[in-house]
Amino acid sequence: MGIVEKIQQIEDELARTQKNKATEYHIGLLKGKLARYRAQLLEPTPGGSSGGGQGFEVSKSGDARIALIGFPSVGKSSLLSKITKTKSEVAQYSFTTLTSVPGVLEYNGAELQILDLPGIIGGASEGKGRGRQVIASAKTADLILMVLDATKGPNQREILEQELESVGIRLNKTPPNIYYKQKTTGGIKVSSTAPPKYLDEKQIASILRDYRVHNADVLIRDENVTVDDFIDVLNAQHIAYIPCLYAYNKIDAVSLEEVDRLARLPDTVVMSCHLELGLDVLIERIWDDLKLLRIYTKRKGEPPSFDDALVVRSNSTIENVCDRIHRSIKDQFKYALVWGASAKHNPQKCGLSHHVADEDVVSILTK
Ligand SMILES: Nc1nc2c(ncn2[C@@H]2O[C@H](COP(=O)(O)OP(=O)(O)OP(=O)(O)O)[C@@H](O)[C@H]2O)c(=O)[nH]1
Ligand SMILES: [K+]
Ligand SMILES: [Mg+2]
Repeated sequence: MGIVEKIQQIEDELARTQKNKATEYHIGLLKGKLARYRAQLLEPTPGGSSGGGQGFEVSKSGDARIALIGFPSVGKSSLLSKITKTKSEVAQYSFTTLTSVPGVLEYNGAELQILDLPGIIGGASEGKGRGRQVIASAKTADLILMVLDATKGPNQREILEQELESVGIRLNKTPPNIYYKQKTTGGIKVSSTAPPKYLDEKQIASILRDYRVHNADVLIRDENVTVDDFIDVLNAQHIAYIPCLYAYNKIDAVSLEEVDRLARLPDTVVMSCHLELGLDVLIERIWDDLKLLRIYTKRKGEPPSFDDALVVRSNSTIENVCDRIHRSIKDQFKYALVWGASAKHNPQKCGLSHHVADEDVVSILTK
């Protein structure tokens, strides 16, 4: 039996099994197996890549990558053509776009790579259409922009969320607060800061047995973690936590009441590529969700370079800023002077580990 069949079998069994106290452990075990097989399905096969396909993978460039994910003909290519200089073919028929088409959006001094992708449908993760390649691209994104058709019902969104979920993409979620370490001796040790409400030691032990792990430390730091969270931690190298922004296109074709309803959904923007409505707000939201930081550098005795920001990721330190300026500057680093939101006083004298904030001004002093 191939992996796809095994996955199908477990999914069928999960669907058949009633959820109650007596089946809880069995369901947890099935979910654990399912995650393992799905991870195998995504492993590159020898002699070929799992997602790639000829000419499909586009190298990452710029400060962040945004993947356009959606059903066919929702307007992904229309959007790319509106917000970047790249033209991607637009047409009424489905599957117009057959490969990934990158465009660049310059915003706040940053270069954002926007990846137009073929449309996907239910079953994409199991290889329907270009599904596997599209999903592999989505997994490399810093932000997923899920493009939806406002004239269609909520189904598309649910189907896409499930497809992404099944390949280990977690949308708008932070990693579960579970410490897990495999060991060579000592058996399974489970501890928690507060007793978990939806998970117990017996269940953890049985899943670990199924994963052939006999020695490990597990520390649960959040009482709300579920068995799915624990399985994610076990499969951590296959799980990607990616922010997602939902963009409903074609609002020119629905009622004002419907536009208003959609606009109130969480993590959602509404737009019309045809009428060029909502595109500015969309771009602002993309920027906010990426949580990129603009750093202005300043040479001694000169004003800061306000028209030429260095763009770094959230949680960056002075060390990351140094790396962006020049590979070798760290070796001569003495200290940094920082003005702005991250500084306790202006300027603050800081070391390499100081965390910078958006629009800080930084002076690097070298030996
Ligand atoms: N009414 C309306 N139609 C739109 C809008 N944006 C795009 N369309 C139309 O929707 C159709 C599909 O647009 P595309 O940009 O090709 O959609 P896509 O998502 O890239 O499609 P695939 O590449 O086939 O997956 C075209 O006929 C567009 O003219 C919009 O804002 N309003
Ligand atoms: K199309
Ligand atoms: Mg397209």
